[in-house]
Amino acid sequence: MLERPSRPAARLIPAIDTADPARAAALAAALAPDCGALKLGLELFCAAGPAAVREAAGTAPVFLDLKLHDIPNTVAGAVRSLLPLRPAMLTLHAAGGPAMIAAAREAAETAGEARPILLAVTVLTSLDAGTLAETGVSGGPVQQVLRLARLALGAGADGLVCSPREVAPIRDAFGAAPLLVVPGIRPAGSAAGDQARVATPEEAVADGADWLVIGRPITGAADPAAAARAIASGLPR
Ligand SMILES: O=c1ccn([C@@H]2O[C@H](COP(=O)(O)O)[C@@H](O)[C@H]2O)c(=O)[nH]1
Repeated sequence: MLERPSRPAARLIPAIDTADPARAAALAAALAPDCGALKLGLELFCAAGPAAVREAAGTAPVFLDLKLHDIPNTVAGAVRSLLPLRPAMLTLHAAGGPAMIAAAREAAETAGEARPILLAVTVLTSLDAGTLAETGVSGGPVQQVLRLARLALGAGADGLVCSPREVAPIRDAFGAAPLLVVPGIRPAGSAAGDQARVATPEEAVADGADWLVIGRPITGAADPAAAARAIASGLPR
């Protein structure tokens, strides 16, 4: 299994969000030396499928962020289908419930020591309290993240995907054990875009984040590798 990062650059997980496999391969080659893993998500997977994952997997560990969310039997089958790609990390929605997460864990275990880290997505970082309330969830993001975190960790998830705003409350509630992978990261001065719950890389790490998922602030830069190095250079050793 991928180990917790022990140096600043290893904390970075650039999000390679593109439908173009050639661009994905170029970004992967440029960013691999300056990151802990590469995140490939729905945009690339829907456009280019497993072949694009295999290509990136040759350069760095792959975080396959497909956010699985279905009945337990279907999610378990999807996990088994993804194992030959040897992802280092896989996501599934905590809201799928404990049986779904337990089924995913059981399926992942069939890969033995090489199994992927299973990360439960709590509340998407694009949702603020108002939007969450519109979906029927009152009480705000922190309360809902903690509720889903308890459920997911109890059912067998290795870690969580949460916004930087919930890292400190999660560490207070669950301690050092859960792996925390944190999108919604914005270096000072960069645009939030569609992200609602954001903080800087330095704030997220100070609060206890393990890995930082950063997409557009890196991939939208004129020199993505230089942007990644600049972010890493601001992180504590
Ligand atoms: O709650 C979540 C879960 C996943 N993501 C993913 O992270 C990146 C963020 O990209 P930016 O360009 O830095 O906003 C993206 O791939 C999302 O799918 C997330 O943002 N929030």
